[in-house]
Amino acid sequence: MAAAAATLARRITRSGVLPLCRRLPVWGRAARRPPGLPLAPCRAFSNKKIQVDMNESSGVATMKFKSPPVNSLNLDFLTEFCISLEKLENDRACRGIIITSAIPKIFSSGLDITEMCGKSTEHYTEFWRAVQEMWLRLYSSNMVTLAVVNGSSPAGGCLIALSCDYRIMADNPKYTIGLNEAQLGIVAPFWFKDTFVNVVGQRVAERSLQLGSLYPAPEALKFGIVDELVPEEKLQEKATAVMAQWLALPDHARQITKSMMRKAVLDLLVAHREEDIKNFTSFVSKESIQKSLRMYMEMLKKKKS
Ligand SMILES: CCCCCCCC/C=C\C/C=C/C(=O)SCCNC(=O)CCNC(=O)[C@H](O)C(C)(C)COP(=O)(O)OP(=O)(O)OC[C@H]1O[C@@H](n2cnc3c(N)ncnc32)[C@H](O)[C@@H]1OP(=O)(O)O
Repeated sequence: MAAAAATLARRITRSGVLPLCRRLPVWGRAARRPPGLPLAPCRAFSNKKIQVDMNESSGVATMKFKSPPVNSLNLDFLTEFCISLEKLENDRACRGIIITSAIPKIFSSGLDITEMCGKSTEHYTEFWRAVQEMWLRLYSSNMVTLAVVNGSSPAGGCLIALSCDYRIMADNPKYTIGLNEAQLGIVAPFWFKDTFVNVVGQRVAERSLQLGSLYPAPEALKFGIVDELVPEEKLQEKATAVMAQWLALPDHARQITKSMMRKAVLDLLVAHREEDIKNFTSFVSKESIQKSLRMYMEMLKKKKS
């Protein structure tokens, strides 16, 4: 596992572009399972920050974020996430993934702000490439991707949910979700924005992005950021039912449709990846942006006392 992580990290950081394997539609993966063979009911693999349980009889993997205190997306987390996605993408038995959190009340706090503060240009480059890689893999996945948002999910956490095919959120107004970058004095990159527009439409996206709005769960439902609210104790049951509904269709038809809907947005980042990294590194390297991020971190810490 450590060797695989090191290899992937090297590939992400050195070669520039990690080949997005199996991006094109896979024809009926489930149909390739040898008929009549008994299936092991469940397999699991776990890294430091993400636990994956694979149910082979349903072809559904559950990926649980378990990086305390708040599942923030640092370089190690993003690398593990990419490796887990790659493993599942290449596993013919896996047709769908449920992405959720093992940390109570938090889905993910978004990008780890400490990765964007006081670091070198090389570090920002490596970090941003990993953020891009995570999104490219998730947004272009052939699998059915279902976000079970069982806690707050600002910024990068919201991006993960938005990149899935369907979002179920716990029906708790204390949990918020949204792209709140503007509140930190930073700007959601164009591919965050495009992903958001594809889910909620231009008007809601424009207003929400300019205001950096974080929506309590009922409002998130109203604006279409999530598809359903479910009492927290019913999330698992609901996720299983939704996944079964999506998997009832032939894989190839769903995959080609998904690819058709998302291709333009994906292609844009692939074509402008290096430029996007340069924009990010020069943006976060500005003293004014560093100051905003430091103040935001201080505000988070003060909020506690
Ligand atoms: C011209 C165009 C150029 C384009 C350039 C593009 C630039 C764009 C760059 C980046 C896009 C950014 C995306 C992001 O995702 S930024 C991250 C945004 N996240 C947030 O705003 C969330 C902040 N956190 C919270 O609101 C809360 O922590 C919470 C609701 C998630 C959880 O609340 P609670 O349970 O009360 O926990 P605490 O607040 O006490 O937090 C615990 C602990 O964790 C630290 N922490 C929280 N979030 C983060 C984070 N995102 N990164 C790093 N650390 C975080 C918090 O400070 C506490 O630390 P402690 O005091 O040391 O315990």
